[in-house]
Amino acid sequence: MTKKKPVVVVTRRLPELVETRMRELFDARLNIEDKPMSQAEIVEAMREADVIVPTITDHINAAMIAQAGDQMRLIANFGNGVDHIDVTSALRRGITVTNTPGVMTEDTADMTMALILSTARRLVEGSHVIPDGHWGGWTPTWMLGRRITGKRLGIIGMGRIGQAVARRARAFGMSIHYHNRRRVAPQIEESLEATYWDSLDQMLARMDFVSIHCPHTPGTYHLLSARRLKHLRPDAILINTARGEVVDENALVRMLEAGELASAGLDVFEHAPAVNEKLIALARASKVTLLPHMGSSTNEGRADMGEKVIINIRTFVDGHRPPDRVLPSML
Ligand SMILES: O=CC(=O)O
Repeated sequence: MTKKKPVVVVTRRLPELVETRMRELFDARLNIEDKPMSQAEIVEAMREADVIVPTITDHINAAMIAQAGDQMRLIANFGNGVDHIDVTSALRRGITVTNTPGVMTEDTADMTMALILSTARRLVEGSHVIPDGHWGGWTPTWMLGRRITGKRLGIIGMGRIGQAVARRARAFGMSIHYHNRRRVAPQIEESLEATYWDSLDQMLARMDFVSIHCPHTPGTYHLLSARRLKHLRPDAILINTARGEVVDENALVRMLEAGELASAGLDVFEHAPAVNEKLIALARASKVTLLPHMGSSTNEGRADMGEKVIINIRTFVDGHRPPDRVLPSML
């Protein structure tokens, strides 16, 4: 007798190849219209499905998890961050949670570098000059930006992505500094010629650029609080491709408006997809660069994420431990 295929509910459209494979392997309920599911619809899905595949914009809280059917054993997240899922409640109910680490590391690091370059060298502002008909030719004193080479980059969170950013930044001649919960292995520090700062406050006070690469957890919420942001030098640039909640966004806006911080390159926002009007005004005035959460947006990355989701579901359904389980120690 053939085994019944598991019912897998997918909350958003995924790359076509991933959906095709899911259709072959599972009783896949795909969201072809790509309409975001309401919380009630997600609860409904969790009552019926064996597996749900949410993405990072689907908030799954304890009350929703409490209503899941007993057959629902796996939340296979399409994405790395899991701060939108109450993982503790899921684990308590015996529901396994998996994510897709590792496959978006290089893409996110590339985007971080792009933000460093675009804020320092005024790329977005410059790219409008010719289409807007404002170019009168080269002059010695116009559109001057900041040199990257020789500058200090402070990395908050020296995991996979932080290290990938450090490798790139070193190739650009930057000196690498970092703060992390735990110091990384000496051979990693050596290969990156990275300086470890036990005190985040002290590191912030010395950096030309600061880039955030830690996850959003209860422990990192507003890690860059109003008080801490004040340690940054007025000519510093802050880059965030991690999660908006790690920074007190109102405090950041106040500092940018007051000229207490030179610029920011942001791919993530505290209340995404809502973006603070004042930040938008600063972007219009070319004081900051804002991107709509594009850090991992490559065709290759999204296909790899889909492949990871499929492997996690397959191994789980076959009775094995899926490779990308989210463990309590990661929260
Ligand atoms: O931000 C993207 C992700 O967490 O996958």
